Amino acid sequence: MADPMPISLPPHHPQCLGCGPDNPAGLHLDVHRHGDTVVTDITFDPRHRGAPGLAHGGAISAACDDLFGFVLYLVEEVAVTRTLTVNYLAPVPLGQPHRITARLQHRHGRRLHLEATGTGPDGLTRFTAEALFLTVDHNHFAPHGADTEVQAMFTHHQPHDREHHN
Ligand SMILES: CCCCCCCCCCCCCC(=O)SCCNC(=O)CCNC(=O)[C@H](O)C(C)(C)COP(=O)(O)OP(=O)(O)OC[C@H]1O[C@@H](n2cnc3c(N)ncnc32)[C@H](O)[C@@H]1OP(=O)(O)O
Repeated sequence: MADPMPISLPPHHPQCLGCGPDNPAGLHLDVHRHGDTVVTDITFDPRHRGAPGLAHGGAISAACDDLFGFVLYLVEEVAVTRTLTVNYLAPVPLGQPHRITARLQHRHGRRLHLEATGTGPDGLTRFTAEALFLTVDHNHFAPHGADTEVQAMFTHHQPHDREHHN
């Protein structure tokens, strides 16, 4: 079957570290939905340097964490990272595009189990990641941000009004 047409997904908000276009220190991820996966192509540059010539593990981790945040558009619920594990399988050179693909592996009540793979232009998988996100409601964010920002966030995500079952 032909690949589904990619659909562009909006950033979480303009200043988001992972995807916000207005964050000067951000990764500026551009994310598309491909069927039940979300995909971004990222080229780490000298701002993301760890060892000379190589991407910092924290930058790779941040990219995976933020990409997992785009799976929430598919789940249509708001959730936050509880655990994140990155498996660094091979060094990631700066200046080479890497494709990260993420998906929901399975769900159990509030628990969203997510997985991601990062592959280089040579086809080598250099990192994988697994995360547990827990769904939250607006009370999670309300004390920490401007009311309008929180409202906009929920309008965009249109979380289902649902009970949390474990
Ligand atoms: C921002 C703009 C867009 C907005 C969209 C969204 C963000 C997108 C942005 C994306 C950016 C990237 C993303 C980011 O950067 S998100 C930012 C980084 N993450 C955070 O700041 C989260 C901080 N943590 C918390 O606030 C709380 O701990 C949360 C809310 C997560 C849970 O506290 P809460 O008190 O609510 O829950 P609970 O502790 O009772 O646990 C609930 C259930 O879960 C089970 N459990 C717990 N741990 C584990 C485990 N390890 N394995 C298996 N199960 C586990 C636990 O036993 C329990 O089960 P049960 O006993 O009920 O059966």
